[in-house]
Amino acid sequence: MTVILPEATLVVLTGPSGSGKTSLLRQMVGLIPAKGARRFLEGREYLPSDISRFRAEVLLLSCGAAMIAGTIWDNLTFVFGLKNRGDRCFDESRARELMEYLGLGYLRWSQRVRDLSLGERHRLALVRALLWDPKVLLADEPFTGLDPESYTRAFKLLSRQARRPGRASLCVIHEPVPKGVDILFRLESGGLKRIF
Ligand SMILES: Nc1ncnc2c1ncn2[C@@H]1O[C@H](COP(=O)(O)OP(=O)(O)OP(=O)(O)O)[C@@H](O)[C@H]1O
Repeated sequence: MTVILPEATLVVLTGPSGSGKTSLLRQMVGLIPAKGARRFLEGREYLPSDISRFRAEVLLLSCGAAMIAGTIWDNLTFVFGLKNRGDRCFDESRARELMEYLGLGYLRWSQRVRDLSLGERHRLALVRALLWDPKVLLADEPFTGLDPESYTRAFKLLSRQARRPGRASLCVIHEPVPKGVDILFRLESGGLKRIF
């Protein structure tokens, strides 16, 4: 199976529960083995020995919004301190702006993430991913637990990010798929099928 994400494109992957959407995303970033898998970004091949650099540019936003123990501040900033992550810097005013836009303006940096609701955690994880600004954002059901207003806003942010030059996004969403998607794939027992 070959998955190609064209630049400045929002690609959505849908399919029945258990069809393998999450597994596919995890294989793409090498979190689960995929025999013979080859990974290319902007024409360059990333070998398994260089997987951490690949993951810095092809970021997986996991379903369930994986967070580290600690505060909101810890969760937003820790990735910027990791090795092999390029020269990105944490932008606090942009973080505040995104939090406000996603309806999280009432939260304080010092609040513990363990006290947040699932919907708040999902929005926080999206803020973190957007601050990181990866070349490719793989988002696994990023809107789970969001109310309609938050869903619309989160989808708008994700679409905007995906369509920037030099960027792209592959987003797993359960049907119905919202309007404004560039490419839609469906994964089912017969394999990966392009719907449009
Ligand atoms: N760690 C694992 N070990 C064993 N089997 C797994 C593991 N993770 C997933 N599976 C199995 O692989 C299949 C595909 O799971 P996957 O989570 O990729 O599906 P999905 O399409 O993302 O489902 P959903 O829409 O319910 O999230 C399922 O049958 C699942 O039980």
